[in-house]
Amino acid sequence: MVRDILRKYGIRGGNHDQHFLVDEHMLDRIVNAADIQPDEVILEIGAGIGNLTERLMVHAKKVIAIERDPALVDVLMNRFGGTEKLEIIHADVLDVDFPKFDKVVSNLPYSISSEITFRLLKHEFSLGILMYQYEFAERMVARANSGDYSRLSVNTHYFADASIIMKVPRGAFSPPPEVLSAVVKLVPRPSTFKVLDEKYFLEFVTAVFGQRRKKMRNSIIRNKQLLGIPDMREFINELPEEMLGKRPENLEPAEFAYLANLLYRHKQGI
Ligand SMILES: C[S@@+](CC[C@H](N)C(=O)[O-])C[C@H]1O[C@@H](n2cnc3c(N)ncnc32)[C@H](O)[C@@H]1O
Repeated sequence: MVRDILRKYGIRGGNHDQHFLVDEHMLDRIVNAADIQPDEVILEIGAGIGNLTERLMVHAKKVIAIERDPALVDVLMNRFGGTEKLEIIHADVLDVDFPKFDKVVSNLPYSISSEITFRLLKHEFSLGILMYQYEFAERMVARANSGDYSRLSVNTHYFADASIIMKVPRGAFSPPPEVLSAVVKLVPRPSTFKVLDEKYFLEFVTAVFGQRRKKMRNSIIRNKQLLGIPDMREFINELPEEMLGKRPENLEPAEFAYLANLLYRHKQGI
């Protein structure tokens, strides 16, 4: 029982995003959703006391577990030290380059979900099964014309198919977090629309969502320096009026790409 492990090692959690998943059924469902094959390397970010880790190790060739808290690293070493199937990286995940892995399965530290997710999306892997705060998960999978649609939604849609596969109640954790949680299935794939320059496209999306209440026309003009187009006031009229009249939350990901490509071509003189 996961609660017994917490008790044995005197781990209380509560601080530093430490909410341990004690619902064994949920843990099993997460591992099943990952459909781990015997030749696969799994990355786990924030391994905690190893409740998920031990289940991942049953199926995988190897698990690479990143954990920042030295007390929890000691628990992991004590429980699994010497097991060749597990590599423990004692570090802040934001300070390490991700190793090569096939799938990422994690109950993430919620306060850094955003940084981790943007980094993961640029990494090569075949599947992610990731626990997030429910509101964050909703923003990841949101479609245009909804209040949850954001820079995160467009980025996620650009890199991957994302869906919420489980809603997780507070009581599934010890100690219970203040928020509901959700497990997201992330399947990276090539973009479904053409982007001439990925960095420019992502910067464009970030810039215009920085002013999500403004119409695209105003937002683009305001960001002319960042977009590298000082003569924007003349050029803007060459962009499609129906897109300029919308707010970022009403633009489809492919429409962001269309605009970014036109702006990029002009900037590069191509
Ligand atoms: C929500 S708990 C999940 C623990 C365990 N995997 C589970 O499912 O119960 C998040 C874990 O991430 C760790 N953590 C928090 N911030 C971290 C960081 N910046 N880098 C690495 N680990 C971190 C915490 O110490 C904690 O063990």
